[in-house]
Parts: sequence; C-alpha cells; structure tokens
Amino acid sequence: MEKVVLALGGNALGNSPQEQLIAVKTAAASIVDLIEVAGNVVIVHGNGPQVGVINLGMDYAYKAEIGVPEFPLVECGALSQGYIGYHLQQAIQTELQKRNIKKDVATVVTQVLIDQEDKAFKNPTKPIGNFYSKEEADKIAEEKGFTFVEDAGRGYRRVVPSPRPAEIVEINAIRKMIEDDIVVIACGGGGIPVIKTEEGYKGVDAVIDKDLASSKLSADIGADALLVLTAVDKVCVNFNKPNQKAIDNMSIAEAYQYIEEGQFAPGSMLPKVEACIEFVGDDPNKKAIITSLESAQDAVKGLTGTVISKN
Ligand SMILES: Nc1ncnc2c1ncn2[C@@H]1O[C@H](COP(=O)(O)OP(=O)(O)O)[C@@H](O)[C@H]1O
Ligand SMILES: NC(=O)OP(=O)(O)O
Repeated sequence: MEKVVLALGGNALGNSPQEQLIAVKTAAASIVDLIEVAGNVVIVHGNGPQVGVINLGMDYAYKAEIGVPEFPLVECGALSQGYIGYHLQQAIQTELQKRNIKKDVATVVTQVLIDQEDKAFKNPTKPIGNFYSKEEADKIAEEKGFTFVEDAGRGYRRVVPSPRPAEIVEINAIRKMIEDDIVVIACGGGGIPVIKTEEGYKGVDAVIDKDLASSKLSADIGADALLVLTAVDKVCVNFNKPNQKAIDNMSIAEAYQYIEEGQFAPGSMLPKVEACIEFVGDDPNKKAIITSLESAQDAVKGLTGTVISKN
C-alpha cells in the first residue's frame, strides 16, 4: 500500500461556497479514485482565493463600524481551513459511502511553525483573493494599503508574506490518524502560521504556501509520492509564450536549471517545483507529480503530468 500526499490548489476550489460545493465533488471523486489505487491518501488544500476573500470581507465589515470586530489575516486563514476542510471532508465521506468504502475522514486544524525573521516578511509573494484588472487593483491598493502583483497572466492579486514551514505542530496526531487508516485532511492553506512564545504558540499574519507544507508533511510521514494538483496538466517552459512546451519528466538538476532561467512564476508554479525538489531530495525511489485534478488518476498511472524525480 502506498502513502500519497495530495496537494490540492485553492484556485481549483472556486470563489464562493456554492462554487466550492461543486468543486469538492469533482475533487472527492478523484481523491477516492486515488484511495482505491494507493490506499493511504493525505490531503492538503490551498486557501489563496478563500483567505483573501474572507479577509477582505472582514476588513470592509470592520471598517463599516457595524459591530464586526477586526479579524487579523491569521484568523481568516484558520477560518478558511475549517471552511474548506468541512466541504472537502463532507464530499469525500459522500463519495466513499457511494462506493461502499468504509473509512473515516477527518480534518485536522493544523498549526505550522514559522520563523518570525523569515525574509518573506520583507518580500510578500503569496497571491491571495480574487484576480483584478490593473485599475481595480490600484484602487484597492490605495484604499487598503495592500500590495498587488500580476499573477501568471491571469490578472492582479494581492500578495502577502509567505514564510517557509518549519514544523507541523500536530504531526503526531496526524501520524496516528494515518496509522488508523483515517483519510486525513491536514495543513490546509499551508497550515496556520504560528511562532513559539513563552506563553505558547501565537498566530502570525501570513499565508504559508501549501505546496511547501505538503512537502514537509510528506517527509514527516514518509510518503512514497507527492501529487501536486493545480489548473494545468503539465509544467511548461516558456509558459504563456508562443514557444511554450510541456515537460513530461524533470530531473532535480533540470528543475534547478529551469528555476535559474526564471521559468516558474514566484507564488504560483515556483513553490510547486520547489516543494517537489524538496520532497524527492536525493532519494531515487521518491516521485513527485504536478498535474491537474482531472488528470490525477492518469498521472498516477504514468499517462500524463510532469514527473519530478532524482534522475
Ligand atoms: N512554467 C509554468 N508552467 C505551467 N503553469 C505555470 C507556469 N508558471 C506559472 N504557471 C501558472 O501557475 C498556475 C498554478 O499556480 P496557482 O494557480 O497559484 O496554484 P494553485 O493551483 O495551487 O492555486 C498554473 O495554473 C499556471 O497558470
Ligand atoms: N496557501 C496556499 O498555498 O494556497 P493556494 O494553493 O490557493 O495558493
């Protein structure tokens, strides 16, 4: 039986609860297909669009002085973890029942330790929230003091600090649940960023990259494979240019070469490739795959996706 960590992109989950309820059904079908093939599947989901929308909504409500308290970004991240975990676990439970597979499903509210001195706090790169036109982005930036960047040809998005995940606080609980054959959803939105203080853990306003958190989780639980699911079937070189070319296989050395050439956009494809490099490391038996949700099962069978391996 294989242990697979599946990282599901926040952009694949839609922009509203209504859209998300539909998206998780498709995700659940692919996830349960994988459970039937691999056995042990741990799910990590993104939260970029969701945490951005929750934070923006909370901010407008707070500023409207209608009795809504201020909700810092870290609490919005925790809200998004619960909200997405709830939808995902419900959809997976339904799909398992439909196929007569008896397995428990549970979401772990996960905190992830970060370094308060991480250079990410001086250089925000994590796109969150909706995509805007340049004019809309400039207007919100002026109003709210947010920073916006162009996101991989799809429009402008607010960026926030994204420190590296150092330690998963609830890792022992997650391990025990996997041993008990529970389908675990953990490290949602990359995990809730925390630091250790004398009084205990304390939340920090940031959004951890869920691909990097997935890589950390994969290493911690000794996963055989990391499957990064996003909106594209394969990673490309010269992305969005006339000479764009899809990559089938990428060695670690090639991946570093492409990174040096600037082939992967920061905050979108770059952290995915970095997460795969980190997961595979020096181990010839480890495999990471980047593909789309729809192609997940074919990718596991070796029919599509970009496979990252040592050689
Ligand atoms: N070199 C590249 N190859 C393929 N896609 C790329 C590349 N560079 C940037 N992208 C973009 O990155 C997106 C994946 O990042 P993103 O949407 O932020 O991830 P997530 O699915 O985790 O939310 C792809 O859908 C694509 O639009
Ligand atoms: N937290 C995070 O990485 O979210 P996305 O996958 O939505 O970018």
